[in-house]
Amino acid sequence: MDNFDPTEPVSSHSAGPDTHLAPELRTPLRDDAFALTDDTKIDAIAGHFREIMHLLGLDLTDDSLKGTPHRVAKMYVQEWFRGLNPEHRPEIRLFENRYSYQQILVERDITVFSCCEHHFVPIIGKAHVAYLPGEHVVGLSKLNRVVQYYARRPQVQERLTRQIAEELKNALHTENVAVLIEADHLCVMSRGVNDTSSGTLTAEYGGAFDQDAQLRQEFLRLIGK
Ligand SMILES: Nc1nc2c(ncn2[C@@H]2O[C@H](COP(=O)(O)OP(=O)(O)OP(=O)(O)O)[C@@H](O)[C@H]2O)c(=O)[nH]1
Ligand SMILES: [Zn+2]
Repeated sequence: MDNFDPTEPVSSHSAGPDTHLAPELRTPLRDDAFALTDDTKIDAIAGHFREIMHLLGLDLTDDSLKGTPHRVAKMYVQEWFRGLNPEHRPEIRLFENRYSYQQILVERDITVFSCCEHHFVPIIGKAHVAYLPGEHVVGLSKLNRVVQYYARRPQVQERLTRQIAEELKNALHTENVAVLIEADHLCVMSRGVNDTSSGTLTAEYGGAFDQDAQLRQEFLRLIGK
């Protein structure tokens, strides 16, 4: 990359949602996904959710229920699915690695709160991410922010894992990135098979983490696996 300045933040939403990711890693979104304002979306979603509650037989004049359609719509747009909006993509600024730290850096136990795209119920867990610093290092909180941005969407855990890894590889200009997610899926726990003891682990190992079994072992040891 000729004009690459590693201290400049990665531009957040110049090219539309997820176009910075390989096509198979993009969350499936309509081209006009951002034609409506958030307020318009909240009003429309509230109207549809009111209809769902009505069809379930609930009395929407009840004091406790009447605000629920708006509360749910606001929660979807502003909280649960805020990662669908590329305006919320975190800017990642790198710093010079002045201390020549060359060993593995692990950010472990990052809270994952996501939503199963098949049933629209929560996925709750932890992400562990690691990289090998080169000439630059990243602010620690940006690792958490990248996880949160991709988690706050309708998801499957495999794609979430790969989206986080790809974003970090691009931002850090290295293939030497590892991401491991352990999560509980409410769709498995609270319905269907109703299994409250199983959990799902997914991992993506890039560069040296893929090729060097010892480094991978070190990562797993540091996250307590
Ligand atoms: N691969 C993958 N599957 C997931 C994830 N979250 C939920 N699922 C699965 O998606 C599948 C959807 O399968 P369907 O058979 O269409 O749905 P269903 O009839 O509700 O399936 P059951 O959950 O088995 O009752 C289920 O097996 C879920 O467990 C995920 O993150 N990754
Ligand atoms: Zn599900």
